Amino acid sequence: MAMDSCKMLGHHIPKGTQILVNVWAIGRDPKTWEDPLLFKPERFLEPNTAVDYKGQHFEFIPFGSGRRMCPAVPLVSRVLPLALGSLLHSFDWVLPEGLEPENMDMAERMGITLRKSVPLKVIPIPYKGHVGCSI
Ligand code: HEM
Repeated sequence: MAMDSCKMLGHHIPKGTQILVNVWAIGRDPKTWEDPLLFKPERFLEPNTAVDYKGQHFEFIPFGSGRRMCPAVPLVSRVLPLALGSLLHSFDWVLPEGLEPENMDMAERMGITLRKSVPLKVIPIPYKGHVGCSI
């Protein structure tokens, strides 16, 4: 017998329906995350509560999950910390004249991926080391 719908979390999903998982909402669910809207990267370092990003912990799935999840996780998990670390190590990052962090426009634009409405502009200043440091 051909199936023309399936039941998921109490909802009937007709065959052929395109489903998008709202990863944004999952990652900001206050039932899972303390201060979900605060930028607190250290939350991922807490040993007993650390969630994994490789598709097994469904409260945090930046790369998706299952058979169609991002195949570049091994690449990204190596290259991204290296690239970000190099940028932070080599430059001081400042905001354009007169702009304070609390006045930045953080409005978001709708889409399949979330983007800032107003692009972030920052100025890299080559880092010359501490005064008196020869490294
Ligand atoms: C931080 C960087 C990245 C993030 C957060 C990311 C995230 C994702 C997500 C959420 C998906 C959809 C998974 C799903 O449908 O469940 C995906 C798919 C995919 N990603 Fe990435 N990705 C990243 C970088 C990359 C890179 C660098 C490559 C290639 C070199 C790549 C190649 C792909 C491909 C080919 C798919 C489609 C897989 C499929 O449909 O079977 N991704 N990625």
